[in-house]
Amino acid sequence: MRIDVVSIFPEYLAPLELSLVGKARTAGLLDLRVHDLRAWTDDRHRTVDDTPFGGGAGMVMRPDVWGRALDDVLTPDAHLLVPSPAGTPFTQRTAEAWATEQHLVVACGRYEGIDARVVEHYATRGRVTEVSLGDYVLNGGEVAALVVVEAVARLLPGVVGNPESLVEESHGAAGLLEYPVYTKPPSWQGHDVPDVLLSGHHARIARWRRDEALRRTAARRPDILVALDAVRWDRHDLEV
Ligand SMILES: COC(=O)COc1cccc(COC(=O)c2cn[nH]c2)c1
Repeated sequence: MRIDVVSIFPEYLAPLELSLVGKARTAGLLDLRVHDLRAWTDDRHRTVDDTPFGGGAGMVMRPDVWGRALDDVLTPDAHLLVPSPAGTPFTQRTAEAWATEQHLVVACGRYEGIDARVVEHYATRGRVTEVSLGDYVLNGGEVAALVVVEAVARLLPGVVGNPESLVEESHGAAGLLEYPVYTKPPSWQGHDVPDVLLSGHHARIARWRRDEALRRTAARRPDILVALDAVRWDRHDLEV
């Protein structure tokens, strides 16, 4: 998979060189390229923004500069992603879908945003998604790009050491939150590890973990329970 990120702060994406994503790159599983949007400016001051039509505070990123950048970076099968507070929510399901793509291009907006005609134009030529990482406002798309790249890259076959560990994560296949995890020592600061986990009784352990996942999801994320087809289990599981 190839991922291009275009930003006026390319150094913001430096952490992607490290650890997991860095490993995926050296293993040849991920071709990550970060670009400075100002490389496509056409003036001495390397201007990327201008005042908004219709007035209002702040500045808008110019369509012509983004157009030259995206014409260079996009390929026919690329999926253009634009992190935006006004985007569609990014979930684990989104990450799974995007992990199967050949080419992702992330356009990092700043200021009040990118001229709307950029998304409009490239939507006529390929797939474009304005994607939201949550209901809050960041100063730019770079942090969102870090999240999207990490969430997608770790799903690429061969990137995560043990693919088993991907199955039982929060928001995993079952859609529930992950059960609590423990390691040595068996007692710490007066807190003991649940006995069942020391029992070696695998069926009971699996049952306890499922119940904990259900209990946590009901307590912290009832919205997920509602979304899941609740018929998959009876209410008894929750009362155990
Ligand atoms: C067409 O899209 C745009 O113009 C995007 O423009 C901007 C402007 C400012 C900040 C951002 C970064 O995204 C978020 O803040 C964000 C994403 N998820 N939750 C918050 C993007």
